[in-house]
Amino acid sequence: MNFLDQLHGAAQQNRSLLCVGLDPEPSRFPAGLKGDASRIYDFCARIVDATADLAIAFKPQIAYFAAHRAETQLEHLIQHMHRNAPHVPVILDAKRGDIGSTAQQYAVEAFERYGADAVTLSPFMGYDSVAPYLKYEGKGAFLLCRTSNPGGDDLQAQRLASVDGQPLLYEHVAKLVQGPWNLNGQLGLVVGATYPAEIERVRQLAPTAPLLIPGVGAQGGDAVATVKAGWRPDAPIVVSSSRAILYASDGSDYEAAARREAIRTRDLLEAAKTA
Ligand SMILES: O=C(O)c1cc(=O)[nH]c(=O)n1[C@@H]1O[C@H](COP(=O)(O)O)[C@@H](O)[C@H]1O
Repeated sequence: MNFLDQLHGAAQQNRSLLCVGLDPEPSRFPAGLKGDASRIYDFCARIVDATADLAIAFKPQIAYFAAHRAETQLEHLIQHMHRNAPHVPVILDAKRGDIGSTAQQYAVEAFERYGADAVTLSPFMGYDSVAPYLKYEGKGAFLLCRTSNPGGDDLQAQRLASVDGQPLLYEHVAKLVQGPWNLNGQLGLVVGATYPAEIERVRQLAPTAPLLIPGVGAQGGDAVATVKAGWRPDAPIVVSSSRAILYASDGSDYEAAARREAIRTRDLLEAAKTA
């Protein structure tokens, strides 16, 4: 099954557009685990189990593991996801971008070492930096387009005088992903929930591309506006929240609190489809 089929299957089975982001910070763990980087796997695996019937995808952020020398825990966590939630695809948030020969190594890391179903990438270095990932049949890749942070505008909103119609840089990325770069049919775009107008613009330019949309929850993005701007019955969106779910409680009830917050967000997103 390719990545888009996996997304479609999880969306149907879990009736969900919600992606659960795994950004583990040991300093924010509940008592008993707090400050202990050797317990990253334990903390995250419990969140996975508490939300496996609620998520369209899981998105571990690689820096939160690598910073604590916890790459082996990340390998085990992704194995745990595939074992305990085989219907939920795993997007490795790595935001890689490098020349082809190095990108080839990053692709091995994402898809062979970690066994991810999809990866986030920066398009800044151009098509040859993306191509090695597309050789992995059925694997997905989301290219940064209009990111959720305020500084995203610094480059992404620059006008490209040399391109037909003089689009903004992020608009050009959207067109490339909808068209010439999408060789394996598994490319998507990252657009921040903090910028619904830009989500709508990206959806116009890339009517069928899957959109990974972080920024609801801790960053304050508008979940309802996000769905209205980006969701179409034939074009998936994957709306990601990390801290608001992971740290819904800092007590021993953290799994139950994470589940409650995931249900709340999942239901909000589902209701917005028909609002
Ligand atoms: O690619 C991403 O996932 C991403 C893109 C973007 O534009 N903004 C963004 O916040 N992210 C990631 O999404 C997660 C957001 O976390 P929360 O703000 O805690 O929900 C972090 O892991 C970010 O690295």
